Amino acid sequence: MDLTEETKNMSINDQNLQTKRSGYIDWQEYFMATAFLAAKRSKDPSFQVGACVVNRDNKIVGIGYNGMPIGCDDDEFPWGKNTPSPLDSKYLYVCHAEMNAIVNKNSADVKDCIIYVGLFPCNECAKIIIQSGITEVVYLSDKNGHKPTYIASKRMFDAAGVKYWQFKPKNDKIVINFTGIDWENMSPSK
Ligand SMILES: Nc1ccn([C@H]2C[C@H](O)[C@@H](COP(=O)(O)O)O2)c(=O)n1
Ligand SMILES: [Zn+2]
Repeated sequence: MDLTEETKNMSINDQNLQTKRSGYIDWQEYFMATAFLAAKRSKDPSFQVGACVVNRDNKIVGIGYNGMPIGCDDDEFPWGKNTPSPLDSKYLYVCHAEMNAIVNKNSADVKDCIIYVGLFPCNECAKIIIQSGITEVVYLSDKNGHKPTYIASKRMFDAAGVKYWQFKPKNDKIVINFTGIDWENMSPSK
């Protein structure tokens, strides 16, 4: 039996398994989706942000989301915004996603890394990003772009030579379905 004959006798399913799968997510979607997944850990009732730091070999070296510092109980510390005293609002306490992703790094440093983040970094995170050696920022939303805090971030990034650009997703949604794979009937690896 020659090769073409053999191919004819293969099921369509087996034939499909001879070539690379299509429909996989690309690196940028993968890293931004990782940032979005991390955001799901946030306890902030009004805004959940995630960040993912990646090196030039496409290895993830840090992940973070906005949350209270270690030891500051997120049931005890405030989550409000417009409180009479600033001491009773979240702003003086919460660590931003970018800061957490950088300090959570699992590599020696984050020099020349890229940070993927849901929301454009504030001025405080911009300083941390610059000082850590990160050279590229990929963000999804710049909803606060008109505010001085974010204008200051861009001014610092421009001066420090940190590149930033907006991620335009190819997919509106990437669904994770824990029960969506039929493990029993998946083709065994040959
Ligand atoms: N790039 C950013 C921007 C904001 N965050 C965090 C900080 C707060 O938890 C929240 C913003 O609160 P809002 O004033 O929108 O209620 O998002 C961050 O982690 N990274
Ligand atoms: Zn920030």
